[in-house]
Amino acid sequence: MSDTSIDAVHPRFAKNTMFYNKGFRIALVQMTVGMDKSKNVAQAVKEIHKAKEGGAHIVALPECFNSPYGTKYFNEYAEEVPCGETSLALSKAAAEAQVFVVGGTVPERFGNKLYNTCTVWDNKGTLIAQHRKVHLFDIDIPNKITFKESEVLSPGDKLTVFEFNGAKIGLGICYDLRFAEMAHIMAKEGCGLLIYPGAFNMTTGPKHWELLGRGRATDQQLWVALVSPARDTTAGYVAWGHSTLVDPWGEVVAKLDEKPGTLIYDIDLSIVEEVRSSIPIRLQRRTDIYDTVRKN
Ligand SMILES: NC(=O)CC(=O)C(=O)O
Repeated sequence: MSDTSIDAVHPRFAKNTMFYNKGFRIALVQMTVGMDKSKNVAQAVKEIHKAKEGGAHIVALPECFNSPYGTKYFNEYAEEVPCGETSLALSKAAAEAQVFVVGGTVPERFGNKLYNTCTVWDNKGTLIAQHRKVHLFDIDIPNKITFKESEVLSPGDKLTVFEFNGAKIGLGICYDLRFAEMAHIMAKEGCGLLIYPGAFNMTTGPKHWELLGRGRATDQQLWVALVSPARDTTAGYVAWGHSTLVDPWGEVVAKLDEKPGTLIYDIDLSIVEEVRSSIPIRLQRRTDIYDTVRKN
């Protein structure tokens, strides 16, 4: 894998920016999450180092990887960013392994509020982005699943894009995946990849997880990575699993089943331009009759 000027591949990026010509290697870690926070964090750190051995440049963890997923747990497991136990461990792991870490999500305490928060660490261990779940998971499907994150969590109030070697990457968390406008704005701001740590369940997972991932990838013509915890049928909330990577054509290029594992794949950002120039919907939008704008 060699570095080259990004101009050769992606004219929209700034001059002299270096990035990986053939792309970069991403690892989606589908780990089991239990009741013991320190064990969960230690497991995540181990997986980050293993992914590095597998050649990964970016390692992404799942939603709620240090805590069981459930409103009754969030207060107990919450910690401050960036000085809590989990933040410190991710920062150290990113620096030691020299990889970028998209730190799934953790329950974050900020003042008297709790958020469902994704942190991003660069390969020196510096916090470079922090996304708080914007759309809280409040649903009621009779006789199937009722969940109300808003009982204990506050929603984030901004969209989050970070840079990796000149490439822009957008973040969303689980339920955020259902909101096409959010993905559209991140695409408009230059993202070639959207990463969604998420934990769909046994009702919505089989119906919508892959469909939504493919939908976002197809309508925004970019890469989409979905990272789930492994399925634990003894947990109060049973995650669907099936961490998935979708290319800008909308095709699933790699997918796990429900068991613990890590998906490793070389992302080629030049496919974004290939698809966008072949099917130029971005230039054909009728902004004279509709539009989608960022407000924050
Ligand atoms: N858990 C979530 O935030 C979202 C989810 O499970 C769904 O949208 O379905």
